[in-house]
Amino acid sequence: MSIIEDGFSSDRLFNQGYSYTYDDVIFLPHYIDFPTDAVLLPTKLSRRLPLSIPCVSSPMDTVTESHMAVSMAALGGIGILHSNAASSDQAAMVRSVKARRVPLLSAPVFKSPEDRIHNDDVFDHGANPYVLVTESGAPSSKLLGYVASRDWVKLADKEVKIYDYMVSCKDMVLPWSSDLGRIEEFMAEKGRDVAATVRGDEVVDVVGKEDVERIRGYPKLGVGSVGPDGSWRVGAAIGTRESDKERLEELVKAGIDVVVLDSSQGNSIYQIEMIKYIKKMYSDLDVVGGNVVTVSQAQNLIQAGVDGLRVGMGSGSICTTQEVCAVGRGQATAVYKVASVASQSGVPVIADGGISNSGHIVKALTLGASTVMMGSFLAGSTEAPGAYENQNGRRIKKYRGMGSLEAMAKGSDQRYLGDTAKLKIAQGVVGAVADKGSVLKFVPYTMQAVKQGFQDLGASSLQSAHDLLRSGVLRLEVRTGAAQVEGGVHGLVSYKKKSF
Ligand SMILES: NC(=O)C1=CN([C@@H]2O[C@H](COP(=O)(O)OP(=O)(O)OC[C@H]3O[C@@H](n4cnc5c(N)ncnc54)[C@H](O)[C@@H]3O)[C@@H](O)[C@H]2O)C=CC1
Ligand SMILES: O=c1[nH]c(=O)c2[nH+]cn([C@@H]3O[C@H](COP(=O)(O)O)[C@@H](O)[C@H]3O)c2[nH]1
Ligand SMILES: [K+]
Repeated sequence: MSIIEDGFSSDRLFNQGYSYTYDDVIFLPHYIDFPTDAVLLPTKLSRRLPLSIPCVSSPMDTVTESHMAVSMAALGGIGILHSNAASSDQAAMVRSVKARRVPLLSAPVFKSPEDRIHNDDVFDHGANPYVLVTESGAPSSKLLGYVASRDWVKLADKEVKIYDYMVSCKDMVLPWSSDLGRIEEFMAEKGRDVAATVRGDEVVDVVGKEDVERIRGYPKLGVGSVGPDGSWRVGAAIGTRESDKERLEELVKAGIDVVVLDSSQGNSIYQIEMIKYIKKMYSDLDVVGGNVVTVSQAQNLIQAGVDGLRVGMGSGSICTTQEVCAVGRGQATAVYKVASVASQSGVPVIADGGISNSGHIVKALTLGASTVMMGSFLAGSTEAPGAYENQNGRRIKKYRGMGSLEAMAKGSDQRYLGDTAKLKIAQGVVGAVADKGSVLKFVPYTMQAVKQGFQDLGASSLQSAHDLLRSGVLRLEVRTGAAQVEGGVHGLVSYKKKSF
């Protein structure tokens, strides 16, 4: 029997002179000999940083602050805190992530018994259900009790001191490192519906029964990303200016696990010098360089000593770089090419930008990435910074590019106006994304969909997918415009798309 050629090998497909993105390419199914649940997704963000799911949140000021970072770590991924803030504020975000072990949406507020609560600002209009009362009103002082928003609302006289109506807190304290299960047990033992966590002399957090129930309502959390000291792992972005060295020092003191050099074009003298500086000063800290999209860009940063590479130029949903600067690359080609060279040095690749569904994640990972970094996919979640707004009857959250005029005006300004640049040109837009609920719910469902994709490919792990691709066993094709239409929902008068 003669051998019939079917599909292309990745090598052949990506060497035709086209810049392909995720939607352009499709994998041909392979052979299934294991169940979906046998697919395992543990991976690495960078050389020394393991994760149990391949998900990373973007260092953008409408995506990753402490709530997002805690939840990403609780899911087994990681969040990269943005740097569009004073270095002290970015370091405070790191400390906040490191302090808590439960993915809460509130931030503890402290008062002294002598204080009065005149209005519900301290409860953030219901978002913060409890105020903690300590002797001095600071976290590092003796815990005396708490005030619940639901009790305060019923208070006839709001002028009385907290002392007169707070609930005393005997038996409500447990160590900061207690996980949700332990906190739940503790509440049951003590017959309480509120618990506080403490670390040394510092009161860290307050957990209510409603928090426990909310989190229990989501899919069961797997193995979270915790460091050797039991705190959540977290990363932070910095730039490549002189002032970023001081920022880094603060971030390292606050306990970051990885630093990401945040630039649209990482192959620069500034970045290479910064990588060498960090490797010399902080040899225990993993450094992710980028962004890159070509083999030679990647080689330069690998040679400089990066522990991870972030791939993507102009592929992001809010990016206008390719239009403005005429440089970049289709994301599927970029991930494949960079991963081909990075894998030879054992440097993990982060596929950054352009992810809008689980299929894109399967494609990014199979093409060689170890993780995907997402902005718009996560920006509509409860954990993203900012409040929901109403836009034509839809609940939305603001989402903006870090190179948009608005974001630059807030802080990244100095990167543009610092020394030589005189005129500001935007490379991103300001927009909005739809409410998606909690990442604690939709990320696990997305990972289940990714596992189904891997099963169809006959790959039971990321490594196995990479091996199948590179050995030429896994075949691909380019989809024509018509094939892409066919691959989507088509020909219906109307439909509702609900995946879970
Ligand atoms: N992934 C992507 O496609 C893109 C991402 N972005 C995002 O926008 C933000 C800003 O990105 P960029 O503008 O690329 O930031 P950047 O800080 O890398 O570059 C800004 C300008 O400053 C210059 N510069 C950097 N370090 C310097 C130093 N030490 N001395 C003198 N000049 C120096 C750069 O060459 C560039 O002209 C980041 O958050 C980035 O992730 C922006 C555009 C595209
Ligand atoms: O050209 C750009 N102008 C910008 O203003 C900008 N801000 C962020 N980014 C990059 O986009 C990624 C997020 O993309 P997604 O929303 O598609 O996940 C992010 O992770 C970044 O790599 C930008 N790119
Ligand atoms: K784009």
